[in-house]
Amino acid sequence: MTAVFLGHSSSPLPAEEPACSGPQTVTLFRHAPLLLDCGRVLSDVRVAFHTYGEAREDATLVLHALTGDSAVHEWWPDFLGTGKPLDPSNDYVVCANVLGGCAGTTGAGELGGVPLTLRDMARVGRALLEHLGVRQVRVVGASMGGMLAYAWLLECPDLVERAVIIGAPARHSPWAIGLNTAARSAIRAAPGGEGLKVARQIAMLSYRSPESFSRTQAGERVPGVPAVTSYLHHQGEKLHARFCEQTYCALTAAMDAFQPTRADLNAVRVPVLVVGISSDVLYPAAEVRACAGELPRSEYWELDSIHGHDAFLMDPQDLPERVSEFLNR
Ligand SMILES: CC(=O)SCCNC(=O)CCNC(=O)[C@H](O)C(C)(C)COP(=O)(O)OP(=O)(O)OC[C@H]1O[C@@H](n2cnc3c(N)ncnc32)[C@H](O)[C@@H]1OP(=O)(O)O
Ligand SMILES: N[C@@H](CCO)C(=O)O
Repeated sequence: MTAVFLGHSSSPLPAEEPACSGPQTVTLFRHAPLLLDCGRVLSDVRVAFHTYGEAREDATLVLHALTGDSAVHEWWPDFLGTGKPLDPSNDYVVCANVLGGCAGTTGAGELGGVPLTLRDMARVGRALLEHLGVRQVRVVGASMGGMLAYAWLLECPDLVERAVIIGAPARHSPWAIGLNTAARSAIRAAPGGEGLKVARQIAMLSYRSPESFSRTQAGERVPGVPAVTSYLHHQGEKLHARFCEQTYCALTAAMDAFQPTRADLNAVRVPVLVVGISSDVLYPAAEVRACAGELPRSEYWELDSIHGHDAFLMDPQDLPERVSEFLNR
């Protein structure tokens, strides 16, 4: 595998954060192609990524959620910074937009409907780490990023030293697949944007909780329209403005298809911190905890929040301290 740098722009991070750069873009698999799980081969895979801190051979790899991207400083400020779990002053932090994404990496729209897997995404991540000279990683992922962390544990056991998996099961339940099926049906029924907006509305209902909406979306903002209705419309518009429907279908299908066995998880040899979220209706805490129990060296901790699945972004409370403690052992 050889790589070519395409670009590099300076970071919008605060000046006090050392050596942060991104987004950078590199083309990987120029000579030896990537073999996908579906049997197709891909050459010249573009990967967009951010790095934080001085380059070194051991790093912390952050894996983003479904609609996330590589700009960790934008979406996880509670976790990135001096004294936080991802601390660029004494760690090398790397995050890449996933294969099939729509934030700089070769996207689903360019791949013409080729089915992707989470393990394919991990193989692209491995190639990026090789390019950066990284030989060992601590992996931290939430939501889709947490499922991708499971894929890393299975696909790259030689690279992963320990992992943090937040708000994610090892495999999708019928409930989670059902929600994604409805979202993809909406996209296929109304391609061009309207379906994606409905998909986001469905998803937002699974990312929050009844109590969260009772607290934040009671009453009306617009006369005659329930607040939650205008909220869901607004969230649909926001996603439509920044995301791509082919990516939505490809990534949700990859999550749905990821079904590692208990034996697969039993073979994982490294320590893993698994975090459930008490009010998560998408991935109920009990389900997340049961998956953790299939890992021989896991420990489970629960974030007690009313805000549902998105609490890892909106209401992390003492989760950053917990993750720091685990990563620095
Ligand atoms: C590990 C990872 O990779 S996670 C990936 C991170 N993901 C991202 O960064 C992208 C996805 N982003 C998100 O999911 C969200 O930004 C979150 C979860 C971080 C927070 O969601 P937000 O939309 O910022 O917050 P919230 O749900 O409170 O909604 C606020 C917005 O809704 C609007 N709003 C709130 N209530 C209403 C209402 N009743 N009617 C209309 N609009 C409303 C607000 O005015 C605000 O609008 P704005 O964003 O245009 O300013
Ligand atoms: N709200 C996050 C979490 C979804 O898993 C996102 O949109 O990516």
